[in-house]
Amino acid sequence: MRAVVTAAGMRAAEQRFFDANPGVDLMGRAARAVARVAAEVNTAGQVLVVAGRGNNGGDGLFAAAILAAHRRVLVWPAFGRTHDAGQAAARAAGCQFVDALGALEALPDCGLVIDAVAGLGSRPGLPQALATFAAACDSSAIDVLSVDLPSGLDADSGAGQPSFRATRTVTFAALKPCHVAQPAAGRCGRVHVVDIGVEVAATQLRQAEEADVATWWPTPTASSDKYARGVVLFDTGSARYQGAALLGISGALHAGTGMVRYAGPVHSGLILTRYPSVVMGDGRAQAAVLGSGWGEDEGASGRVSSARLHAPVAVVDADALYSLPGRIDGWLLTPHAGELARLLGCSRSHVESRPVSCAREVARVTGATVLLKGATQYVAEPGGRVTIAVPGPHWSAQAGSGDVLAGICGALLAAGLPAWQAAVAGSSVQAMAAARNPGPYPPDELARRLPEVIAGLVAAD
Ligand SMILES: NC(=O)C1=CN([C@@H]2O[C@H](COP(=O)(O)OP(=O)(O)OC[C@H]3O[C@@H](n4cnc5c(N)ncnc54)[C@H](O)[C@@H]3O)[C@@H](O)[C@H]2O)[C@@H](O)CC1
Ligand SMILES: [K+]
Repeated sequence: MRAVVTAAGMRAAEQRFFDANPGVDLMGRAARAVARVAAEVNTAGQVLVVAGRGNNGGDGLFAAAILAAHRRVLVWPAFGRTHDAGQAAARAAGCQFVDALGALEALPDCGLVIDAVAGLGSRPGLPQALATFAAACDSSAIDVLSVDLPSGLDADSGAGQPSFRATRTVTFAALKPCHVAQPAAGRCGRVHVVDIGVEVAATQLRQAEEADVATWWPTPTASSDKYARGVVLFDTGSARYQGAALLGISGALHAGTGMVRYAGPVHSGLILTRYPSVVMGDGRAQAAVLGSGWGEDEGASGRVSSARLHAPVAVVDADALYSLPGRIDGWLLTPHAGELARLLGCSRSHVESRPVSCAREVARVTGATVLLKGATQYVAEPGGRVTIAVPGPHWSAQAGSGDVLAGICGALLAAGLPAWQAAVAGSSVQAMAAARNPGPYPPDELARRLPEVIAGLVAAD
């Protein structure tokens, strides 16, 4: 699990560090890390460092001084004035200083650009000369190494256009929200988190890693039977959306559930032709999956009440989200941004600009865990902790992915995982299946690839 720290949290951690270790040269540590990664990306070519006025510029200038010992380094102080000590070090090391025009002209001869315009202090967007330069970097496909974060992005919200697009980012102590939340995360390239000795406090925002999913994944033992592995009761699908039932069941079976019961309206012939192990009708289960493919079903609250008679917890998806029966501790809600907006009575764009706080709010009010689906998948617990799932490629943004995901989460909930782990592991494993099978595979096909991914995960654990 990797901590994700806000700009304010990082500044507070830095202050604690300086209070305890006065006089330690943190900027020197940061600069050495930048120079080390720069040498990994490009071993010998000419480097161009774009330096801003603040400490981010300072990191870039000291890194420039280190790199200048072995190669030609150009420095563009983008605002004329820059970090004084850093500038002196870069000059003493023989860096050549250029202006905006000189930087653009030198670009074709460079092997690497270091973006040290702004980091924690970055405001959204770039002034014209920098925007032109960042666009030139994009179109020439040159490697860009951003110090702390791509300048022009806001560290916390990830907002910001235009901004640099990095192939690598070197950040310090911990990830910041812009490194993990799409679309900003897509502008960071590969992110290196470097230990510079600053300890961050425990955070309420984290990002899960594959190793976490491997640790949590429920694997059968010699004493496991179908009931111990978990029984999932599905009431999904409708006459109009029959496929939703098949997709959810596919997710649960390929995630390794012990047994599936199906109590929805889709004809048994259709279900059993595809999945002959399904037991038709209701009965006792450890978890239910509700709502996928219901459409605007008049009987939604009746269907939710009926499932409660058979299963202590449920995954609530799609239209069932609007028929929640009061507080539902231990349950899992799986809305996308539009559905969460309807639950909160706000606009979709409001949710998209504040995904963490919106997901937290619904979790707090309902007592359930909320998996907010989208390009970044947030899992908010009623106590306020938010975990971001392992990210995946964008191929899986298609109809039916959510139905499969509800089924995977149902299997994990039935196996006894707490709702937040079921949500993080379920959405992560689906992303991992998409990452290991790049291309436009439909959601049912990706569901069939889950067993390989899970086998690899548990073997590696
Ligand atoms: N906080 C920490 O623990 C550490 C911070 N360090 C560095 O210090 C940085 C923070 O330094 P500062 O607080 O001085 O802030 P920054 O240097 O990140 O940004 C402030 C400066 O950038 C300008 N600026 C902001 N947004 C801009 C934009 N979009 N386009 C152009 N210019 C923009 C501002 O006018 C200001 O001059 C970190 O990002 C990191 O690189 C490191 O040296 C070591 C440790
Ligand atoms: K930067």
